[in-house]
Amino acid sequence: MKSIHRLDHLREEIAKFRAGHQRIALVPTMGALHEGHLTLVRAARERADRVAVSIFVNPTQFGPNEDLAAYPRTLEADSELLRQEGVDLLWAPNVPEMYPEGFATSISVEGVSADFCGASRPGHFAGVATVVCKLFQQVQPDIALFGEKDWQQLAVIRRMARDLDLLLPYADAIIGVPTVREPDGLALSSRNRYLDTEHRARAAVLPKAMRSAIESIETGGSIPDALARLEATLREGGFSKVDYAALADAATLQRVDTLSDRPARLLVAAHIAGTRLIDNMPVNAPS
Ligand SMILES: Nc1ncnc2c1ncn2[C@@H]1O[C@H](COP(=O)(O)OP(=O)(O)OP(=O)(O)O)[C@@H](O)[C@H]1O
Ligand SMILES: CC(C)(CO)[C@@H](O)C(=O)[O-]
Ligand code: BAL
Repeated sequence: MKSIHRLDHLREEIAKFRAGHQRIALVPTMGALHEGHLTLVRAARERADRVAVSIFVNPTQFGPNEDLAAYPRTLEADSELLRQEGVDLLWAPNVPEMYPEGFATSISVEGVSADFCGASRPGHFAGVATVVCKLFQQVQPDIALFGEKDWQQLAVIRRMARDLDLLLPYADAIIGVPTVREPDGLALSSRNRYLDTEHRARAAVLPKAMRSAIESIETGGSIPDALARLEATLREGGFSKVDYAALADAATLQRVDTLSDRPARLLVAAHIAGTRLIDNMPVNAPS
């Protein structure tokens, strides 16, 4: 595996892949890799000749009071994991390489970014869209893989790719990979490592309460009642703040208060012991 930290070196490697007519997959990450990331890598390997993984803790997607400084940085261990997975190229730029002096561009994806994490983390999706667009320009992949754990992020990236004609045909090129979970149901996330043993155990109430809300909604129960119970269960289970617990159209991310034949998603973001966790699951209309 080649570990690359400079854009001119990246260009040389990508040119070699292109000269061999090799299909390139990109898996963008912020590092602190876990089995969720490795699942994306394996899905990439099945679909491409060359797999590139980027590791970049992108400062522009963190708010001023968020965890940019504390975010785990474990490049050596990450490189070893990627080497074992047979990754071809690790792109790990530093901040000045990504954001040279005078950097002044931002991509704003309207609509799909507005609510949920867009509302509770102002500026977050502009930071994500801008850095992902740059990563696409730099690596020039044929396909890119993202986790469904970050459902709204996936929708934002799909919208951006379609609007800016990135990675054509965008509908097949942006691949969403189902969320990988711990045995107790908690979605794997780099931020889970902030939790001590007690709060880590308590955090499993999140997927459990979501499943129970979904069961109630899918069997015809009231949606507002199910969402209110979900929030109350999270608070009783040790979550201090719920940014949102809502039902939305899975593609447009518009809130819905009734189910239709369009796919719907239950989306939650909530804080436990100072750590913000997100999760989402599909919801089917009652049959
Ligand atoms: N449990 C998971 N299952 C599937 N994909 C995942 C999972 N966790 C993260 N990913 C995906 O991995 C990619 C990189 O995510 P990132 O590096 O931010 O990791 P993370 O674990 O989501 O960290 P964070 O705690 O910052 O949310 C994203 O596309 C993300 O959706
Ligand atoms: C897509 C991404 C790598 C952009 O920084 C990040 O938001 C993430 O890890 O999900
Ligand atoms: N996985 C999304 C990156 C973030 O929370 O900033």
